[in-house]
Amino acid sequence: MQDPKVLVALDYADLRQCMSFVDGLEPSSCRLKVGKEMFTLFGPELVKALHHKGFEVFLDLKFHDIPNTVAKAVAAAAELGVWMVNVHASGGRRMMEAAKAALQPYGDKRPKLIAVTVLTSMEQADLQDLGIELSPQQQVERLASLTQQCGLDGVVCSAHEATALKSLLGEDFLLVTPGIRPSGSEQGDQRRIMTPVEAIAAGSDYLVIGRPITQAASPKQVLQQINQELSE
Ligand SMILES: O=C(O)c1cc(=O)[nH]c(=O)n1[C@@H]1O[C@H](COP(=O)(O)O)[C@@H](O)[C@H]1O
Repeated sequence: MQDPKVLVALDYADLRQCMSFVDGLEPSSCRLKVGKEMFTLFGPELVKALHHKGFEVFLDLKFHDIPNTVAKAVAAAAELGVWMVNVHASGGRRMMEAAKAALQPYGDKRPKLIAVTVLTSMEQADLQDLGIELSPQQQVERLASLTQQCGLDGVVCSAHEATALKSLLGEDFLLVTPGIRPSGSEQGDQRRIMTPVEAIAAGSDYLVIGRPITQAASPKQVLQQINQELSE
């Protein structure tokens, strides 16, 4: 596969379990996402080990801090050689512009830089708690437009917002969508969910999928099935 669509979320507390899971996968069938739990437990060495096995890595640390700190963190991710890194769009314009500028020196080798809009675990009531009176869709559109103005490559959003975002922001603006649930799998804590095929049809460029693959009795088979469905 040239450009695998599935980004497998490696949310494991146990390194050996994680590595035996990874050893069952082909780098051509997916990319791997390292998030806060695993990076806090195992750090950059984990990312290097995954690179060593031939996988491209999405470093999902959702940076959200003052511009200088985020710029340094994003540059550190570039030094590590990751394929994609993210920040929170709600960190604002100056923070995102600083992150983008920090990647300039890396030229073609720079990671893709994307911003989280509204987390897929959140719904209208959660936004209201934060004093935001917009619907999730409106808030996503607002943050995604800001992200594009700051020159980033795309956003993390729910597949439910993908069609509207593609028409608002254009085909080239990347949409990375978690909250993906193959039919029959458990929703868990996710709120705004879609199946892989529906998500790609709606305009998602990459699908973040964790538990439906990592907790499956046969993860490789689930991944193959998803890739098969996407290629039909
Ligand atoms: O940035 C993310 O990847 C992310 C953003 C978001 O809005 N929602 C979301 O679920 N994620 C991540 O996507 C993964 C989803 O995992 P599952 O719910 O197990 O498929 C987790 O690692 C989350 O941290």
